Amino acid sequence: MDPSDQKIFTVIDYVIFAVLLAASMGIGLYYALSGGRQRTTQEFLMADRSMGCLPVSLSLIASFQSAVAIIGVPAEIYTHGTQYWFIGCAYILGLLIPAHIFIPVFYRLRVSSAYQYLELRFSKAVRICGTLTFIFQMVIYMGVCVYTPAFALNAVTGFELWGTVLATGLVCTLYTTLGGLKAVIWTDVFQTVVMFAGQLAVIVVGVQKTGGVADVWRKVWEGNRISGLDLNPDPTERHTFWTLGVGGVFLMLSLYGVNQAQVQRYLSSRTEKEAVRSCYMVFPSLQLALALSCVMGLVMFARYCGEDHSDKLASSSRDMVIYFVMDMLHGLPGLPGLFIACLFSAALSTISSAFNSLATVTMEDLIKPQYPAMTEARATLLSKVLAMSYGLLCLAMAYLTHLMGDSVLQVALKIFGMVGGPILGLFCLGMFFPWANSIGALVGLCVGLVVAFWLGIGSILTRSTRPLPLECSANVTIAIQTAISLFFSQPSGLKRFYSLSYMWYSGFNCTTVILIGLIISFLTGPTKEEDVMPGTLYPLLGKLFCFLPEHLKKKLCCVTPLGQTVSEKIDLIAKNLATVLQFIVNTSFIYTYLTQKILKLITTLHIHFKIPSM
Ligand SMILES: CC(C)(CO)[C@@H](O)C(=O)NCCC(=O)O
Ligand code: NA
Repeated sequence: MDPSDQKIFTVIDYVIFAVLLAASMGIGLYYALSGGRQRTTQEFLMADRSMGCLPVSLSLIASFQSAVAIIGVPAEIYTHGTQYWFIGCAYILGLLIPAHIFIPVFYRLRVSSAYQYLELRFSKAVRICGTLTFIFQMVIYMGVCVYTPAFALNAVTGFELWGTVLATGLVCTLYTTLGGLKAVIWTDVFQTVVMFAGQLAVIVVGVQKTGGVADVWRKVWEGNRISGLDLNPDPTERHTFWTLGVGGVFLMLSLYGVNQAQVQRYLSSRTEKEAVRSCYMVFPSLQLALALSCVMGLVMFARYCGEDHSDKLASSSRDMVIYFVMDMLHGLPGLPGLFIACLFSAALSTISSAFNSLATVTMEDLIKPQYPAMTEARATLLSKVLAMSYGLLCLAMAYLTHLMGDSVLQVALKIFGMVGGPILGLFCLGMFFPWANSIGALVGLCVGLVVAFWLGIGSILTRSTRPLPLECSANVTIAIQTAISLFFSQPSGLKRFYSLSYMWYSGFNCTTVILIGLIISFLTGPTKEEDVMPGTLYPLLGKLFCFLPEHLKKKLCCVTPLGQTVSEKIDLIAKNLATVLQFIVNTSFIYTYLTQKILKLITTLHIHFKIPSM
């Protein structure tokens, strides 16, 4: 039964993988040759600001759902039970807040990049620091995204490692460079569907091979894999309701509220309403994505509970997921290929968003302000060159991820919370606190990043006992390592600080930036509300303290609304309520329908396969 003993991949599997790459290329070519043929930066970077809500919402999911999540979530559920599933609670506020606070502010300012906001609100220096921080974060993230699936697949099945990395990296670079944001969004739509199909195939076949839904349920129940709500308030507990449901909101805000990849999609929408609607539509699909990966982990547990697989090729729980998938799907021609297509769809859709958003911020925030007289044709050409360069840089980053070894994957994911949190803090400081000035923002961001890295590196060094796998110049490495460990091996107080759950990173780092930013702003002379550019503030404090008397409210907090009259506001609230209701009805309908279909399919398959084998 060991999938490594036999040929898992048939010609048809390779064909399916090739079709995925070819179809993505085709979409890129189509948008290179149709419409305005990508001759303006408005089209190349902003999709002509003409997108509808359906493609935008699917693209929003695809941006931050990479193979890291497709492999990582089932592994997490397999080893630690379903507690992680409660992150679904964070999706509610994590999407409502972007829809009703961040989208209106960005959309009405008609910015092209989220960082343009920082210059309007603070100063050019804050904008550049924000941009550089974002570039740092995304460049590391894209290397991990392209390397992870190739590495895991190679470890278990021997699927060519560097060939896959090169093929995905180059194909993605090509269609992103040729077709611009329109191609990125429409390939995301296609790739999201493939992603769901691949996971569904594993679940359906897995349930069938494990003995049916009832059997799976009995095994995971007896194996204690169904976790109840853990209300332990300890912030060092990795996954509890608080870390996932509250800390997760900050993670979601840093991804769906202020990350350029997502902000760019909101801004590419036809209207503001369409952008808000697409954000709402992320909710059911993201829940579905989470449910699929969690159920996959449960089926995997039902399959292997009690069995010892440490002798097999699967050395880590991540490899175990791939092992499980191949164990389920081999002998069913086409399905292993579908799962590989699923993994690489997840990776492609994430790195294409990274290339395009990186090209946008580099162009809009770093180059255009220096050369305001640049012609449109030249700016577009330069944007394409930038998208391509980031694509090639991604390959280099994949190689760097490889050099640093397996444990660095975890490090890279932590950097996500370590860098995303301070950026979120910077935007919150600007939008919600009228007194914040640009010195406060700069110092806040720097202190926030330093504390974030101190915490992140401290936690990695105090937790992992394995030395860093660097072979060259061993003496120097050991000396540096000893010095670092001496610096970080402090008594229990700091140890406790280092063991803060990684789910709190975004929230903690965001709060540091806001607090330091406010303290410095008050020390250096707070900004007066009337000096702040109109439209850059959101009256959060005014709304939170709505019970205070009017004059106190005016004095304490910004209460200027985003240029709306009362009747317009009531109108908007009513419309939003209608949209919410509509989506709740639609979603429950779709869920019921899908559940029925899936159960029916499973039952049919079950009868179909079970009878002959008895
Ligand atoms: C965005 C969430 C938290 C949504 O569940 C998840 O997809 C995630 O942690 N994504 C980041 C890791 C990745 O998939 O690349
Ligand atoms: Na993705």
